[in-house]
Amino acid sequence: MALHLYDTYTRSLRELHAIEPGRIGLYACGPTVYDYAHIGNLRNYLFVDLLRRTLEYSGLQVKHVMNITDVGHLTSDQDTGDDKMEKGSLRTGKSAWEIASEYTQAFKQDLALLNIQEPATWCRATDHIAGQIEFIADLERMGYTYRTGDGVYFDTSRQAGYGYLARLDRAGLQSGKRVDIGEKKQATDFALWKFSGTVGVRQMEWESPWGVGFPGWHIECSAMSARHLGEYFDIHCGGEDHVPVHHSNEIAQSEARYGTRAANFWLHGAFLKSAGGKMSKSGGAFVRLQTLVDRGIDPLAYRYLCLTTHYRSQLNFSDDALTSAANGFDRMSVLVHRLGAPLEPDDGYLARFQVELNNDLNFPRALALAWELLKSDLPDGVKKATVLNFDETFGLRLAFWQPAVVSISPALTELMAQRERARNERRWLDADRLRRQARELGYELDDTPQGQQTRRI
Ligand SMILES: Nc1ncnc2c1ncn2[C@@H]1O[C@H](COP(=O)(O)OP(=O)(O)OP(=O)(O)O)[C@@H](O)[C@H]1O
Ligand SMILES: [Zn+2]
Repeated sequence: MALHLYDTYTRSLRELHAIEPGRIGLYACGPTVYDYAHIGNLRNYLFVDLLRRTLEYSGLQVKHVMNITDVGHLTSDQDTGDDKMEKGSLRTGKSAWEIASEYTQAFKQDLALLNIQEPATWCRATDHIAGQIEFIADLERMGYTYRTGDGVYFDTSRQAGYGYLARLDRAGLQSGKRVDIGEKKQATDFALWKFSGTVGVRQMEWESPWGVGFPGWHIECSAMSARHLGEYFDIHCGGEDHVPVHHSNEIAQSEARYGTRAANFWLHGAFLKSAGGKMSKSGGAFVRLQTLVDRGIDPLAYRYLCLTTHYRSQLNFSDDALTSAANGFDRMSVLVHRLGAPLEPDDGYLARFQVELNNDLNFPRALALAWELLKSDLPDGVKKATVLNFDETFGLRLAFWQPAVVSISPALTELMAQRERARNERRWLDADRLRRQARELGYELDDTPQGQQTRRI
């Protein structure tokens, strides 16, 4: 079976045929840089990375484009509420431009820690304002827009197929509407351009044919994907929350302007959930990658955890799940390390591996296959070459693992220093308490003639 991917648009598993033979244009909706990313956001980019690695592993050349949303993403999908960037600026006391730059850097660091390959092209919404204005002007010329007191809106009643991606019940939405839609004609209509005056003093605003203001979030992605990948490209990705609004609206814009649904395939990654539901910045549980690093967890253990669940299934995040992934990752790294020098990979395993990837990126099964391989009777050098081949897509850096490399977080280092002092001062109760705290971080502290040694639990 050739590479098949689940396309949300058709709700089916379809064989991927590159529009231009051998090349794939891939657009992934990027982060809104008003805060740090949480590990739920990062799960989405891990999914995109696994997709890209699979495409490249299958011999395709990928042009990977990711945007940075640094303006226009409002707190409500109804086009009301604040711009998340302006709100982030208030929260931090820094300018919207400063936080955009800082959180973009932090995001890129997270990607690096997770061994996620950077896109070939990064594009910032604020660098593409002219293209967005042109897009809106075209939509206006074609009769798809109307103005209200607070902006220019897309008139979804102009498209019979609006919302097909989400199989939206438009009539139901309209008649059952409880939300105040203000001056919008339909609940599903969405802002293309918002006027500054209606939302107080803004830091990010531009002149336009309709007045000073800023673009809507959906037009950003349509304008940037078309600019960098063309009017119709191969794959568009995002999180599952993008289906009913953001991506439905991107498709509406592209259909209106170009007569295409923007991308041949629409792929969506499922949520990471925590005890309280979807992990989110506004919700209670907001776990950053740095939070894990501070607990002494290798970021690649989180990558391993994400490999254990298919990208279209929700993943429940818990300490237990993370610990068992960290153990699995450790065991695999050690085993692979001990295999010595690689020989030639085993063709049978390579073929079975490709079957799993081709089946809509079935990484949980591909990982299980790696374990089967490691436990098999094949010669060590063959196992090593085969598993390192698999790791081109896993991205676990198995070839680089070294026993000496135990990354000790600042929190653990501080705890060990305190315990060293407590022991020197013969405060045994304190020393025991600090050892218990180290266990909570996932480490056992052993007292040896050379001093304290750490060991993962
Ligand atoms: N809990 C989650 N699990 C997986 N993906 C998520 C989760 N929350 C958001 N995403 C995805 O992360 C990507 C980046 O989203 P963005 O930076 O705009 O954050 P967001 O959607 O505002 O997050 P939040 O809802 O937490 O505020 C999007 O593709 C979004 O679908
Ligand atoms: Zn987008």
